[in-house]
Amino acid sequence: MTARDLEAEIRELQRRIGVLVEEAATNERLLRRNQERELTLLKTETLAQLIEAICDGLKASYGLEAVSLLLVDPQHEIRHLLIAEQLNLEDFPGLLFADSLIGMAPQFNSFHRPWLGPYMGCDHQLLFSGHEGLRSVALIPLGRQDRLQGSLNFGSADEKRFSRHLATDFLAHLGIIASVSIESVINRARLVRSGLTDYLTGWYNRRYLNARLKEELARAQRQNSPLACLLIDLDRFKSINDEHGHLVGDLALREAAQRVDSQIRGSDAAARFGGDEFVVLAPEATMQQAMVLAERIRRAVCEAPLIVSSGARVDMTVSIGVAAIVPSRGEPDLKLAAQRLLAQADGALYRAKQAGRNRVEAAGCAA
Ligand SMILES: Nc1nc2c(ncn2[C@@H]2O[C@H](COP(=O)(O)OP(=O)(O)OP(=O)(O)O)[C@@H](O)[C@H]2O)c(=O)[nH]1
Repeated sequence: MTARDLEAEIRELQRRIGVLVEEAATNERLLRRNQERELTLLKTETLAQLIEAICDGLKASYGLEAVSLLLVDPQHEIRHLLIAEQLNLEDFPGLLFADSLIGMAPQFNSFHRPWLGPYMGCDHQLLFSGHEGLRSVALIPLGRQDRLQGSLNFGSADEKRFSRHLATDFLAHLGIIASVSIESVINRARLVRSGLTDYLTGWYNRRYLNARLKEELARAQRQNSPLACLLIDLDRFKSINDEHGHLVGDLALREAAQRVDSQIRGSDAAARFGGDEFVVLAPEATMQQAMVLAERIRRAVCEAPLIVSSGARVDMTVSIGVAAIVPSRGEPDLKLAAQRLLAQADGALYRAKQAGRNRVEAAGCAA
């Protein structure tokens, strides 16, 4: 080999090394960016943040035309948790729910690894509704320990972006990270909610009611609208416990809660305030409207006895104190206004009890 040949070979080797170094640097950059995206998902604390990070964040950072997140939610639990977080589901068109993955796309019939391939309207339109011009898709299973909790779906206008022969390891890894993040924020949301709900009736508890009352007062103040408060107490509940036992007492509490619930609107807030005491907040209800509602509730509770499995018949009645307020714009302390509203309802409840129970009494309107 001549010296010139040797020099040419060295130059060629140097060129190849240069290409390899550049590839390694590009891979490292990509790896670092992927790690950053995955960390963003893992760091989210609420369901709302996570859904935004997935649906909007991944779409922007991967430069995709569409991203959807399909969650299996047969008991509607995730939806309830999201609503409890005050999230408006309509703000996230990419967020989809189903009782099962089957039927949502044929690829889900046997779904253990990410599926990459051409977009087909007949197969994938449920996952990307409202998106046009998609040419290729990646469907990534979400779930751990053989339990599918949903799928993360990427849609691209580039037909080569997701093709069948591409490696799927990176997407499978992203799926695992997304699954862990989803599980973690759902558990966190469950914990928060369990601190705000009553185990016996499933209703919100006093802590939640106090927070909600302040929010509703602030809203009523902004809109210059009334807010009514109904304080509902079972009559002679102690004697139900004494006569039939504590378990039947629990059943009566649950039944009474359901009968109250059947009379109120979705925008009303209801909570178990204490032992046999419930509160209903009715936004935008005047005293007159609240009295009509309270009378409906009173009748619904007493109209039929509760028949328990032993055949025993438990008659239930409630007394209700009603108060309403239109918080003035000048009202500086909504905490005080909340206390005043509850105290007025409590005063009216006391009068209902004194007057013989199974009746509704109104407090004087507060300014
Ligand atoms: N079974 C059951 N009983 C409860 C629960 N929480 C509180 N109680 C009972 O509910 C009863 C409430 O009694 P009070 O509200 O003081 O009085 P009352 O017998 O309802 O009579 P009035 O309110 O004056 O009509 C008490 O005996 C409590 O022990 C519960 O979760 N389950």
